[in-house]
Amino acid sequence: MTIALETRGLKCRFGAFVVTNDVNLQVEQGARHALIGPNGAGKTTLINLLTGVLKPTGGEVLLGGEDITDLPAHQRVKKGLTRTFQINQLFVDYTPLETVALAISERDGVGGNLFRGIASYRQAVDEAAELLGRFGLDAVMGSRTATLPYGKQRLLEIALAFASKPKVLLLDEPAAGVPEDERHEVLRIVSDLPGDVTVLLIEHDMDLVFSFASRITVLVAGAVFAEGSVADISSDTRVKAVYLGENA
Ligand SMILES: Nc1ncnc2c1ncn2[C@@H]1O[C@H](COP(=O)(O)OP(=O)(O)OP(=O)(O)O)[C@@H](O)[C@H]1O
Repeated sequence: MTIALETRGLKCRFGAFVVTNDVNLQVEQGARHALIGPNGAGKTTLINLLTGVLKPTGGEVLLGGEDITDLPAHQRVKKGLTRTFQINQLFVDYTPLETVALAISERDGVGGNLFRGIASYRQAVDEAAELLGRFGLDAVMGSRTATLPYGKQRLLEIALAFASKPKVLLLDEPAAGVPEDERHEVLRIVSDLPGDVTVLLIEHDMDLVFSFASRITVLVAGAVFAEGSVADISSDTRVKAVYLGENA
């Protein structure tokens, strides 16, 4: 089994408040791994530690076996660790095709030279069109992003993250705010990404998690509370109690 992303004894404290408590996480290469837990469990903090937005108080983060704990966020992206955000960060006046083609040009570093730039931009447009097809956005790739249904906007954000050719994709509630009838489509498209791309998903909606994940880690009060397959976690009475407690 190859581990794509790992934490060893990861800790994060804000003053005296321990938000990440000795977390040992292993995400297998190609996994569809979900990170769940009640409000305030420390899921977003963990993602921030993985991406380099926050510095841990202790422990290590490894990407493909390489220690990246001290690397800044942009260098982690270059090494193949990419995230999407809970908050919509799209340029709404651009079309999806323009948005993704620009991201591809930027990735390939062809913005500077005009003549090289024109030929490369055409290539980038072709690649963008193909990529948008994979995300079910072919029919709307020429429309202003602002006019797209919200579910399609979220898919565009994931397509943008995917344009950076990630090895590991971190998705922070990609279906948040998406109407019920579009939520499953978002996760199905993510699930169908190539098998060599590893996906770590934070999600509140249990139905979505259970239909998406091959592996689930439950975080409670900053620590790993349970980990296992969908069958393990969905039948775990301790996990049920944590969620019932939250909803009570
Ligand atoms: N910069 C900070 N300073 C102090 N406390 C913080 C900071 N960031 C987060 N916290 C606290 O750490 C805890 C974990 O927050 P975090 O956002 O990681 O949880 P979460 O599991 O993502 O929650 P949610 O599901 O509600 O988004 C919360 O109690 C939060 O108030």
